[in-house]
Amino acid sequence: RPAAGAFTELESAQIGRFQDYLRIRTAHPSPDYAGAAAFLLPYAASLGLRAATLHFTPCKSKPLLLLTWPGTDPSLPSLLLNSHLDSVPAEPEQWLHPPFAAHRDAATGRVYARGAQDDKCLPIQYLEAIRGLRDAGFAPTRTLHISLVPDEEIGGADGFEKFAQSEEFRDLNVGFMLDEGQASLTDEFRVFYGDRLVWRLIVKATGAPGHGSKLFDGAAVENLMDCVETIAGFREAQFGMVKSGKRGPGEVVSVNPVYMKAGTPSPTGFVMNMQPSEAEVGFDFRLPPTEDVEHIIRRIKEEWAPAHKNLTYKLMQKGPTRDLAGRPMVTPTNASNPWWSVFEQAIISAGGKLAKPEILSSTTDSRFIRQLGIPALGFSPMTNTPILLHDNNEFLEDKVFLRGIKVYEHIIRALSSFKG
Ligand code: MET
Ligand SMILES: [Zn+2]
Ligand SMILES: [Zn+2]
Repeated sequence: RPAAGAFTELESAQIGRFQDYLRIRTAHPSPDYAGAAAFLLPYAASLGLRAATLHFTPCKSKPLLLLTWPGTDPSLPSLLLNSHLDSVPAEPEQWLHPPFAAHRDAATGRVYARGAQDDKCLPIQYLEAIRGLRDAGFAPTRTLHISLVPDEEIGGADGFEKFAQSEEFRDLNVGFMLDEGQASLTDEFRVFYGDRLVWRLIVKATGAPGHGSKLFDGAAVENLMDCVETIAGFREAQFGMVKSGKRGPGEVVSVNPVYMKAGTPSPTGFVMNMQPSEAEVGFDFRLPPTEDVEHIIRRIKEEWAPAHKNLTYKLMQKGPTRDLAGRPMVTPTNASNPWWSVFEQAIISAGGKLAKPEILSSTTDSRFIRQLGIPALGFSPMTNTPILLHDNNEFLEDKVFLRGIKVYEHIIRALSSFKG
């Protein structure tokens, strides 16, 4: 690989801006949205973009930044490029380099930081692509908007969900949106036409308490273990279809335990000689957008958490399940969606190859757009890159990041010139 000196002055500056943005601590539980806005707004202004800051909370602590490059024909539906401002937390002691230092490893070119892939590469790539197009004298036909939104990682209730329902959003007349995707292990770019639904399932068990030494039936933890075992069997069958290659990771239901709670705390840990009367387990629960949700709910009620085993459950559906017309929230990737072929052509013109479109195994703000019947694709231009979102040592290689800028130049050029 070329030494750092092999980058042009512009490329070095672009990598520098990526690092600067990564150093802003936008991780939950207290994301520095003000810091992100103070970085992004002057940056956008320096490129001649119009900027507005919207608030959907009374305390105005969760800004939504809207940047605009006006098109020569503002009567055409606009193009929206989205990115969330927030990140998930990191456990610094588990990382090779501090997660908010954005350290660039000179030997590999990897920039290590929380958010390097998810998704703080995107706004820098969008803005640098605009710089390239602007410097080449390009003028968009359609208006191009960039939205930089808060709270995606916690469900988007005060972010994209409210934005999508706002008058400000309606006034943008969005025809098509691009949002985050996931890295690709090969040299094919991945593209996502739907997200899995994101639910949370909490199961509580009650049971007879008793001495830790006593063998008896119907203890709370035993009842909960029954539930966990049933769900584990279901999970294994779903996972099996992914392992055998029969289904993609977005085409199965995942139900993964994320916490368990039982027992009585003591100064040295837990009281060990008492069997508790209550126990609880929480699951991250994702479903393909086409899933028969009524069937799954019945299954939870009758098989996973039946009342006769002293189990109760709480199911929280984060965001819509179907679009406004009652259909699964998926964007067509065929001739019925003219944006699709323009996007596909743009990737080819950028010298890229596109993998077969997939359902994203995680969940993004795209669902709030698809709910309105507006087409949206998930796309993050990261090829030959391990998938490290929400993981330790999240990184993006400098060259991969820079190539992404070029890819967006092609995409923006094609989509904003599309007259159809
Ligand atoms: C809770 S909404 C989704 C948040 C995040 N993007 C995820 O997939 O986990
Ligand atoms: Zn994300
Ligand atoms: Zn994420």
